[in-house]
Amino acid sequence: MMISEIDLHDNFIVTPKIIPDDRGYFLEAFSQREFQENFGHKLSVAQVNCSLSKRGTVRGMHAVALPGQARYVMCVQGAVTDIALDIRVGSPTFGRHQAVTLSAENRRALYLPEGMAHGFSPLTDEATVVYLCSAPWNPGAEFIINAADPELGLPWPEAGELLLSDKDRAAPSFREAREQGLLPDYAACREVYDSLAKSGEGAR
Ligand SMILES: Cc1cn([C@H]2C[C@H](O)[C@@H](COP(=O)(O)OP(=O)(O)O[C@H]3O[C@@H](C)C(=O)[C@@H](O)[C@H]3O)O2)c(=O)[nH]c1=O
Repeated sequence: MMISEIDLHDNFIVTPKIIPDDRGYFLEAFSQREFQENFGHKLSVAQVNCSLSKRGTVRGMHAVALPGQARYVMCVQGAVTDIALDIRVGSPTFGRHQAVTLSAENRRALYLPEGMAHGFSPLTDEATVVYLCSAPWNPGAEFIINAADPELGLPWPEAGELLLSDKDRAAPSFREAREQGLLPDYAACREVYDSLAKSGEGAR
């Protein structure tokens, strides 16, 4: 398993070791031991989510108010463009996004700590995404940044009309979300990371 930071602070790509044999192959999709060795703390898993999306769908950009929710995202069928957006005000990479391809072939995972916004869209006719979450679903704490915000210019795979949920379509732009005071402060995120690290759980 290889863990490397992407261009966004505190966000990582995890590349598992694939062990082939005559039957197919084996891999450790998540290893608490390796996670802890690399991050110095555990990922506390409160929920494992799974969604299937048709081509043209965009789910995102979803965030959870602090103490937030860290996510460890994998694609187990097909392939997706998965995007992390740094909405932590004061972060060295504030306002930047990074798109990564997660697929049933490359088997990579993307780790996003608390405070990030997240979304994805299939590169194949259908894609199934499975993700570990550090906190249970709390609809009252969710907020959304519009995935089609032209100022963000997120690189979704399909041109034209995106297949969005009603709440994603109605979501404010990044600028409006900031004006509405929705975005978390980086210093507050770091406090969450530090306290979780001290307790041995959660994000770095
Ligand atoms: C997120 C979530 C939704 N639901 C329900 C609410 C609704 O009826 C149905 C679909 O919910 P949504 O439209 O919010 O699902 P979706 O748009 O797939 O939401 C997800 O998007 C990705 C990008 C994320 O990062 C996740 O954190 C989550 O926000 O499932 C749960 O029961 N538990 C959950 O944890």
